[in-house]
Amino acid sequence: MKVTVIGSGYVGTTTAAVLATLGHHVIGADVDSAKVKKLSAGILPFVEPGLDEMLKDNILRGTLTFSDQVEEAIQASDILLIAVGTPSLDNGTADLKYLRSVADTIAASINDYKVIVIKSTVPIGTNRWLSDYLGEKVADRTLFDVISNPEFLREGHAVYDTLNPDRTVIGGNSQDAITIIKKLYHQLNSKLVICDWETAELIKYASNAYLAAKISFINEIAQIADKTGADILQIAYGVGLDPRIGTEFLQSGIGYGGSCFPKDVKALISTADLIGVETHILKEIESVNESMPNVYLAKLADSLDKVTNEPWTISILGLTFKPETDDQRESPAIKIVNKLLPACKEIRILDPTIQSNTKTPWPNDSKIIVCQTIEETLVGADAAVLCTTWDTFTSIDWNEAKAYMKNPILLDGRNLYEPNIIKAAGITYLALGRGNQT
Ligand SMILES: NC(=O)c1ccc[n+]([C@@H]2O[C@H](COP(=O)([O-])OP(=O)(O)OC[C@H]3O[C@@H](n4cnc5c(N)ncnc54)[C@H](O)[C@@H]3O)[C@@H](O)[C@H]2O)c1
Ligand SMILES: O=c1ccn([C@@H]2O[C@H](COP(=O)(O)OP(=O)(O)O[C@H]3O[C@H](CO)[C@@H](O)[C@H](O)[C@H]3O)[C@@H](O)[C@H]2O)c(=O)[nH]1
Repeated sequence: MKVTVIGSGYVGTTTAAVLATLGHHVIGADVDSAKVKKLSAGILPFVEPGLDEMLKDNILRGTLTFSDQVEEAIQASDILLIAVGTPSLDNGTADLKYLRSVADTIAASINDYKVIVIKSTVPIGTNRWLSDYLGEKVADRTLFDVISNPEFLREGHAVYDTLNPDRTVIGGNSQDAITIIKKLYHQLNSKLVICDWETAELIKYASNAYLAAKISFINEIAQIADKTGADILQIAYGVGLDPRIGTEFLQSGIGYGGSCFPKDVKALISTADLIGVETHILKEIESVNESMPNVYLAKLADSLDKVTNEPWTISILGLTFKPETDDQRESPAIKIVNKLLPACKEIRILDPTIQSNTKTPWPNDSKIIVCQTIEETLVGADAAVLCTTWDTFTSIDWNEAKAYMKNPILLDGRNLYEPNIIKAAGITYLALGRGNQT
């Protein structure tokens, strides 16, 4: 089938490469010409394991091309998958300006029948809006159908998730268009949920909100564990063994980040506000998450106040919102650095995806030192803060690493380390809810 994927970000590029691998003829269309140039040369402009090989293979086979001529790319295909960003506006609602712009481009260029699929995460009512909007703009209403097909991939596992989806949600009001999209994905063998637009849209938001709820829930329990000497890792394991609960998404820590959970929980709250539904749980998911950096930093400040009166030097291990991605959007590590900056002389950052200050949110701040080795990162540190569970941090020999630090204090924001091992190395181990070990 001929498919144009509009928007070549994390979702669009992964979807385009996977569909090409499945044998479809795919064009990745994006308004960002520099990005298109890189992608056309087989260079991935972001980090996503396994995707670069898949990209190169399909470009060489001739099944995948990229273009910044979005109108031409629209005309060349029968199926248009929209995967542009839907970031948060200041009031928490989703900003649909990129989607509106795509709608105008489609209206201006549509030449024959297209199934127009919204893959981006969009507020309830958006697919209906797109259908109505194009209905007004396109002279022949029979030239298109709109389908909601939300995406559930995780960054860092995007290729695997796209090839092995738990479910494929297809929402729409045209049986013919639904059949076409079922055919597009038929090799994936995933469970199908065929529904209307609004149901598909809400399945996506409810999924993300539920996962975020699990994280905020366990983070609240971790605070209770902390004050009572209980061990949150054993609690999460013990609770999760109930198959009705499940062990996943019960890792406590400095909170969730990324381009999805924070914005999607906010957008769902906004939608509910708009339609007069009072949300209690959704608001608390957010407020617990917002509070987590402070909960951890209070522990750090207590410990540092005992050893120094000087401005601090802090080592930050990991800046991305999770490992295996270069994505820093809404990363809790960034919130932690911003909160630490006023009290610090220096913040030394190590992240495998960052080579210089220009790749951080603080390109001109002389207090921010981007390092390349663990030794360089820990030099003169009053404390180290583990924010992201990159593999490379798992294997740090803290017996050796400690020698570089001024004050051997480690705040473990993700429960990566075994407290006894860190303490045996002569380091003060700080974490939340690690029982009587901290
Ligand atoms: N990142 C994820 O893990 C993930 C997972 C599931 C769903 N989603 C959702 O998918 C959508 C895309 O997310 P992303 O992380 O891939 O975004 P992204 O910011 O990485 O990429 C969006 C791309 O769209 C392009 N674009 C903007 N306007 C355009 C236009 N008018 N025409 C063509 N291209 C245009 C941008 O240049 C950019 O390359 C969002 O709604 C997001 O919530 C993301
Ligand atoms: O037990 C856990 C699990 C995750 N996290 C944090 O939660 C955030 C999000 O993690 P994850 O869900 O793995 O990453 P995303 O790539 O943002 O994927 C989520 O958001 C996507 C965009 O909507 C969805 O498609 C995915 O299904 C959904 O998992 C990260 O900061 C993690 O550190 C925790 O703190 N504890």
